Amino acid sequence: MGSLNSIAVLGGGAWGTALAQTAARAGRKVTLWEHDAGNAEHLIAARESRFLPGVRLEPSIQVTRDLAEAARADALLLVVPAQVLRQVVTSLQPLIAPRTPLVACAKGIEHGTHRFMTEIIAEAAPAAIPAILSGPSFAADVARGLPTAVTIAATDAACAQALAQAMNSGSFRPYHSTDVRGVELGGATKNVLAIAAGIVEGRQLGASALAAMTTRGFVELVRFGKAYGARIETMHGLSGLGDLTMCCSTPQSRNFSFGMALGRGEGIESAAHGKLAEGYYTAPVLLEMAQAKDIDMPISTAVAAVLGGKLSVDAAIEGLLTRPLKAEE
Ligand SMILES: NC(=O)C1=CN([C@@H]2O[C@H](COP(=O)(O)OP(=O)(O)OC[C@H]3O[C@@H](n4cnc5c(N)ncnc54)[C@H](OP(=O)(O)O)[C@@H]3O)[C@@H](O)[C@H]2O)C=CC1
Ligand SMILES: O=C(CO)COP(=O)(O)O
Repeated sequence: MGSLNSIAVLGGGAWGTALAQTAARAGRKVTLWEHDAGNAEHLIAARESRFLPGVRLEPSIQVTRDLAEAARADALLLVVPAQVLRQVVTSLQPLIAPRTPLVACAKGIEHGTHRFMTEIIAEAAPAAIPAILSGPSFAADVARGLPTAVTIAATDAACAQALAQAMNSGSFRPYHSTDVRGVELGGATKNVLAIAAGIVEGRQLGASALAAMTTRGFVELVRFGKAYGARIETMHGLSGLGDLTMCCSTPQSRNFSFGMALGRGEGIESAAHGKLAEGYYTAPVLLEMAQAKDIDMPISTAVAAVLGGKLSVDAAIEGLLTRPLKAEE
């Protein structure tokens, strides 16, 4: 695959804006597509996303609401919530050239179908090359140009390398991989586990409990990953362990912060404070997929039960602590 000179970013939210900044700093010609008229207007007039206040768009970034214009780029980053990815790719599909890399940047699994992000791309845009970008990377940090490393995976190794090259700037370092499933599965799972870690923090259960939750959470991520085809080294890498430890340790993570609010006793309806906490949407799907393959995931199961209103936070904690003792594995 040749060099990817132009990049379109679909979604002018926090992460889309940060990735547009990154691509522009990496020297690419960048188009930022935003579907919402109000946010697009704000991006054009104030050169700022309402999801990332205080971050001024790089002057070279072109903002558009015309999907056909964005579709002309050499590669497209899809930075919308996981549950609307199919809708966006379906609209995009007739507009792109064959073998255009479409890079999912959302972290989730589709409700109902149990599809991972690149599976949605493969189904909705069969002529495209599906890829995934994931890893420990807060939009606010990346937008400010703070050092960050992520993984970009595509089954086509040359495509993964070309994408990594295209997005590489002084402070943004993408590794490349062909383990698409491992990379997308880590990001989706860690969001659910970060909610559990946030609950521990919000309930003031202490640093020991937080370390236990994060470590046993990682065991669940690995069990899930092994059952669904991820490579072990990927789960130990940036998109697995890296993102999990980051999001289980700071309220900068919206999932952790959502869990913290639940741990403090806030209601499920208001605990996200209007922000996107993907783990809320992933938890029930993760549980269904774990049950389908008989994978033991007690923390994720407890999170899904709390979010589904089936278990109180205290009952969930007690349930986890009183499970029969077992060998560590
Ligand atoms: N923020 C972060 O630090 C990181 C986020 N991610 C992942 O990136 C994904 C997006 O997150 P983030 O950017 O933070 O979320 P935001 O809530 O900040 O932005 C979401 C964007 O998607 C747009 N959108 C919503 N629905 C649609 C739709 N139907 N069609 C087109 N666009 C739509 C929103 O527009 P509007 O609401 O105006 O309609 C908004 O521009 C998530 O899966 C998240 O897990 C990954 C790594 C880091
Ligand atoms: O995925 C992220 C960082 O890697 C962002 O995490 P939150 O969505 O929890 O804020």
